[in-house]
Amino acid sequence: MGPAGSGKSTYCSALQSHASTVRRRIHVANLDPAAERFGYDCAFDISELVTVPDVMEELSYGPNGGLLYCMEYLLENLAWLHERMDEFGEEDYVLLDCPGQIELYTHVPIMRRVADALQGWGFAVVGVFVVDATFVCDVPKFVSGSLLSLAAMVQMELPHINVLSKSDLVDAAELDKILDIQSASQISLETSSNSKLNRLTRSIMSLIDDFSQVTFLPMNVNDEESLEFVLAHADHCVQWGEDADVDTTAMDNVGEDPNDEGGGGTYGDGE
Ligand SMILES: Nc1nc2c(ncn2[C@@H]2O[C@H](COP(=O)(O)OP(=O)(O)OP(=O)(O)O)[C@@H](O)[C@H]2O)c(=O)[nH]1
Ligand SMILES: [Mg+2]
Repeated sequence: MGPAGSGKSTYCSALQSHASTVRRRIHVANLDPAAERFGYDCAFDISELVTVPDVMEELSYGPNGGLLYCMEYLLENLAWLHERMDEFGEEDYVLLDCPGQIELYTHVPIMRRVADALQGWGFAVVGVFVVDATFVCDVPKFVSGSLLSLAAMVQMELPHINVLSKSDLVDAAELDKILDIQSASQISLETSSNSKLNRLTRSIMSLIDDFSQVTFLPMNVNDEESLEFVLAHADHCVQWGEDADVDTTAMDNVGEDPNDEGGGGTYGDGE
């Protein structure tokens, strides 16, 4: 989830290719009816059901109304989604690349109902909210990014993580500074001479604090360690891998067959 252009699809493709480097498989499916090209291997695509250009042409809607219509159409046809999701196995890990219209997560209950349906079908779901790091690199912007994320958190009622995309485009020291002030008590050190604005900012940050931890995980798509860090947080939220059977064959067979690479847990090497 996340605002338009924040890097949701890039997150999906980066995690899919990162997973393949650690011998793990991540499926990605597209739920954005406006998307036409994907940088990932797409397991299924909402365009099988409905697309924004078709709705715009047939119903004379604009792009935003068209997208809302498509998502409402998806809600009316959840059986399609259920059928497509049912094709995955019990251990499969799936990313759903969602549209970039922020209202879908914060104002209208459309994505909430999609998430509820997924949970009802037995899927463990984590909401990954992607925010562009270049939009949160000063205090007022950080507060507004936090509020956006908080609104999605409250509306979606899912285990939730916030990912700061495009971290490679901002100064690392600046980003660290922003990530370090995720506490209302430190805000006063960071704000300007406008005392009224300072008080407002502090109050909003206290509110965010009270809702407990709107924290952001910086993600650099070019850095495997950073991708692993984000993936580990998402895994933790869905408790992925916790029920995995640990294959101890390799340990049992130590010294018996030097060519046997043995097995690993579901995580693959080094985990
Ligand atoms: N440098 C850099 N560019 C990024 C990163 N993530 C996304 N971009 C660029 O930002 C633009 C938008 O990225 P997308 O992944 O399409 O964003 P999106 O959230 O899926 O966009 P919509 O689906 O249209 O809402 C593209 O040009 C990406 O190449 C990143 O981590 N670093
Ligand atoms: Mg996208």
